Amino acid sequence: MNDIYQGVVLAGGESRRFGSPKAFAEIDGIPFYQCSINAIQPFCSSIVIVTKPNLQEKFKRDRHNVAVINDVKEFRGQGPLAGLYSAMEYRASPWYMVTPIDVPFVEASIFGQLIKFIDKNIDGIVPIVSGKKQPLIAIYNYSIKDEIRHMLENGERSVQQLLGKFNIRYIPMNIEQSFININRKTDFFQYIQPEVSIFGEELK
Ligand SMILES: Nc1nc2c(ncn2[C@@H]2O[C@H](COP(=O)(O)OP(=O)(O)OP(=O)(O)O)[C@@H](O)[C@H]2O)c(=O)[nH]1
Repeated sequence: MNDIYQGVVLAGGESRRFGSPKAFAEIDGIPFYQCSINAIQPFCSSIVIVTKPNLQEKFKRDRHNVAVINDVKEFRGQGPLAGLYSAMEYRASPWYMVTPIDVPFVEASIFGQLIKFIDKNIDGIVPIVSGKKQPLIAIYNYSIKDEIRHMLENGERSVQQLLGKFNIRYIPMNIEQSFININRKTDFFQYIQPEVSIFGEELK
């Protein structure tokens, strides 16, 4: 565990495509948000779940080092960048270890790989999986905070756009399974409960 990493669990999304708050969907009885916490817990002495007011009370507060906050008022609900910015406002730290709540197969080993590339000359470390950047499972330096604010003030929410402005180290990884993203109920039934049909009936 290291004090240079602030853990950030992005949990303030709308889950429109899923139809109910994704953070509380479960895999083997474990809520998705807990899978995210588990992946960063080995590295972070402080973790913050950044969510929205109607969900805040629903996260279990059974660990002293996990806080639950809302997005800062001025950028509330303005996407993952608003969540990251709010975590940076919550606590200043050299690095932010970020994960969303809809990647239930995410593993600590991903972050174990990423931290090997920490360097004072870079602003972020982002995995590339099957040619696709994964900017929400990544590590960012505090140096990007002012630019996030500037972007949000101008109504710009694109994480990809943010990456283009900084010195980001991209790390190819070939563990697709760990990055599976659950956006829809059909994803849930495909990856989490393949034995259940999309009509919710057990397949014998
Ligand atoms: N704190 C915070 N997190 C967010 C916000 N928007 C999205 N997230 C998180 O960012 C991650 C990716 O979110 P998406 O899947 O793109 O969006 P979503 O709103 O959760 O889902 P859809 O409504 O179906 O697009 C998830 O962990 C979300 O909870 C926000 O405004 N604030």
